[in-house]
Amino acid sequence: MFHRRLIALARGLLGPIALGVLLGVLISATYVAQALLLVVALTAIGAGDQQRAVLALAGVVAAVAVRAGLLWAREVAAAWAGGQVRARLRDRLLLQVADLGPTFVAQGRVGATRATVVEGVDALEGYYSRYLPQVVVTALVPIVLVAALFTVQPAAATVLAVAVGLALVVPRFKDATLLRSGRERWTTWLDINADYLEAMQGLPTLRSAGADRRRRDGLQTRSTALYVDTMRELRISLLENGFSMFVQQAGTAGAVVVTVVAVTGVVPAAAASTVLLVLLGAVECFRPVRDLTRAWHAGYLGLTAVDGLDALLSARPAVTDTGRRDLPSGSTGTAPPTIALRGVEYTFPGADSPVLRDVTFTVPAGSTVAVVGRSGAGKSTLVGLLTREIDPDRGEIHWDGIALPALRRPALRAGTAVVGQHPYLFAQSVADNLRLGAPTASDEEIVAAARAADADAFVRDLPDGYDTVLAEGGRSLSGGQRQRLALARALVRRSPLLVLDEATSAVDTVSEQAVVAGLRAARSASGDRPTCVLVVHRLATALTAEQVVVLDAGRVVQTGPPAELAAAPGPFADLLDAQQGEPAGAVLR
Ligand SMILES: Nc1ncnc2c1ncn2[C@@H]1O[C@H](COP(=O)(O)OP(=O)(O)OP(=O)(O)O)[C@@H](O)[C@H]1O
Repeated sequence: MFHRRLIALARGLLGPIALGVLLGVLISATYVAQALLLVVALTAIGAGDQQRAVLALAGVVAAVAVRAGLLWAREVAAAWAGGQVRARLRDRLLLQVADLGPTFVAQGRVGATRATVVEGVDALEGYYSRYLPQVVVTALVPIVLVAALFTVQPAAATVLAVAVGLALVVPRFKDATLLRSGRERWTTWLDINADYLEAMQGLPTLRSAGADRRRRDGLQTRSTALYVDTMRELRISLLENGFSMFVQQAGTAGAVVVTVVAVTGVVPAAAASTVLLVLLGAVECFRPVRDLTRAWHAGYLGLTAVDGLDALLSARPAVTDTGRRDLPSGSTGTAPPTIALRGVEYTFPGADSPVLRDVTFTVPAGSTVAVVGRSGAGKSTLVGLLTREIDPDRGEIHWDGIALPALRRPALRAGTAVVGQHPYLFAQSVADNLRLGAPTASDEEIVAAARAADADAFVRDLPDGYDTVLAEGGRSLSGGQRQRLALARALVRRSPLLVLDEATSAVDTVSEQAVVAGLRAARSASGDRPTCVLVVHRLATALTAEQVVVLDAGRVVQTGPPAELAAAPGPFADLLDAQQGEPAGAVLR
């Protein structure tokens, strides 16, 4: 029951595993010492040597006492080792998920990733804290005992060796089948997990579509099928356990019988102590085998969970951080950059054609450029490229003349504040949410940012103002309020580059004007106006930018000052005409 990924991960966990082995061996040693001392005591009683018998029995008591301490220590050590395993693996997985980024998370199923990180790691804990140490103990102790018994009673030792071998090896024939179906079952279980989470998140939609009962019945059917399948596997595993137990009993009886036959004619006292020694030795030989049978399930669970962990750990991020340079500094901090795109082309993995082609435009330092275009034109993809969630297949994007891949990714992230259409707010106070990217921001800075994002007034109307704890995801707020808080959160960071992707789509037009005014007044940490890229649907917002870039089917079809573009026939004017009926269109003309 080994897997290359589990062995590779074990390298970082050698300490906890070695401690488990050490304690397991010491516990076995106390059992063996107890058995030997019992033989000595009983032989002494038979010979009428009371003093020797008392001493040996005192030794038995001591062995029991020491073992009690060791068993306690093993439980504590297993719990500690389990904690270490969980903490280290989860750290590693969470770092990996963070490295893979939102593109990876969006491609997979959130519920399955969650189950891998939580239950998958729990399953692995038993593998390292109980199963692996017990495998080593079982490989050591019976060999040593059989070898020792061989010097006393070779025939009995041979019977024991065969029985231990059978008890360990025969059940393994079914292991491969059990593991294969166990791993398939784990994958099904991950799917069901993802379906449950999706059903919970989409409950309002399921209800409104009248599909909630159907979805529930589907989940119930799949869960029941999984349960029935698990029970069938359990029966096979119990049969194996039964066989192992039978071999152990038969082995013990066989060893005793051959010993009795072998000592026929020997002085009765010596014969009795030999039989006793073999009997107790056999019990101790099989004890680690029994313990391994008990720990087997922990190991089995770990192995069934390994595929999900392996897939997560083997996944490669869409971009790798090869950058070595920091952002260029201004006089008092990172200055707003000039962002230049040159011949950028991007095709999504598996797609037939590029979603962006030959995209070239410049956003001068401290200016605002609005990117507009019909739905599906490639605007959000452009945001992914600017923030380096993905890299272009052709062309380059420069930050003050430095290609983005040459910049350290943490530096790029620190210098870029991004707000999307569906921002996430955490179940913390409003103030804590606003401080997310700038933990040291003062109360005044928080309030100023909220004012700039037209959020201050509604925040003050909340029950505890800025101390109001929000519902998970910010669900206690309206969509527009969530967006305004997300904007405020971005402004608090005072980043030199601000990228807003439909960040005010749910905000009403009056509030949007206030937000736009707030954005104009925003300052980066260097005291300058930040460079700003706005992806907007509502063209009234585009009018406030210094420059507009019109995207159509992944190509830049027009660029220039919005007033000029609006006045002449062309793609921007066409988009305006299309929005004529909407309030924003009315504001424009
Ligand atoms: N992860 C993805 N994998 C494959 N294709 C994708 C992916 N994301 C987006 N696309 C495709 O790329 C094209 C551009 O999508 P994008 O989200 O950039 O458009 P957009 O201009 O932002 O649209 P909207 O205004 O509706 O948000 C669309 O045709 C979309 O189907």
